[in-house]
Amino acid sequence: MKGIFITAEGPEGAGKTTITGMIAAHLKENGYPVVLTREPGGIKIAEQIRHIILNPENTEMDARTEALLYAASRRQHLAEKVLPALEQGRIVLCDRFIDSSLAYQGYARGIGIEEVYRINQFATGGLLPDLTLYFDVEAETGLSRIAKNHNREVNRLDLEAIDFHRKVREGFQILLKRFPERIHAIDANKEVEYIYHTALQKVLDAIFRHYGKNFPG
Ligand SMILES: Nc1ncnc2c1ncn2[C@@H]1O[C@H](COP(=O)(O)OP(=O)(O)OP(=O)(O)O)[C@@H](O)[C@H]1O
Ligand SMILES: Cc1cn([C@H]2C[C@H](O)[C@@H](COP(=O)(O)O)O2)c(=O)[nH]c1=O
Repeated sequence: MKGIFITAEGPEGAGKTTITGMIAAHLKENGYPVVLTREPGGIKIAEQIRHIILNPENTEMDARTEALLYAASRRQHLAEKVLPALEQGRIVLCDRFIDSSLAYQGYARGIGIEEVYRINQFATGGLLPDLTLYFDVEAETGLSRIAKNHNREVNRLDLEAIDFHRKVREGFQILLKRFPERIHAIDANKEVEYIYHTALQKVLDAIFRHYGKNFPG
């Protein structure tokens, strides 16, 4: 039985890392074989690419170079970590994936969602998540949350103008309409506990549907 691939998406500060961490902890405590990972990163080469993309000094980076670097880090992360875990039947929970490229590079940077989708098909071999949780929050709210978090390093994309971050959210909302079966929106303005329970329920439903009698818990 192949595993299930679940991704978390949304603008900066939407709460993806907080909520995926809580869900992964719950699943682990209950004996589920879960792998929590992130993009860009999750393995050595992809973390190295992350450092290049997000280094605030790399202000001259071209938009297509940025899109290609995200796609390259995605390929390596899939090949080394995600695909083997899915082959072993695990639950892979990934903080960001292809929809971030479509919203940030495709829509907000203006390359075009279809163009970025095409280069990502080369990187992923056509793999899409079984379920995507989209944490929806206004750009201003998300940015003010991360500004209060002094442990977080400020990256090159955080430093973009507010209009860029508003476009990122618009991009995600376009994707929500394009992939209504796969992407499930959650109101991320609410309290952490509410968001966690809503997201966890959706994840558990997807796990039950996916594994059926071969349920891994
Ligand atoms: N629902 C919430 N209400 C208020 N604060 C929140 C909520 N969710 C997360 N936070 C806080 O907002 C900050 C950003 O959260 P988190 O790192 O989980 O977001 P993120 O979506 O992963 O952000 P990014 O993608 O920019 O790294 C953290 O300080 C976190 O404690
Ligand atoms: C995968 C992916 C990410 N991004 C952007 C989104 C964020 O600004 C950073 C990642 O930082 P985080 O704290 O880990 O969320 O990268 C992107 O523009 N395109 C992508 O494909």
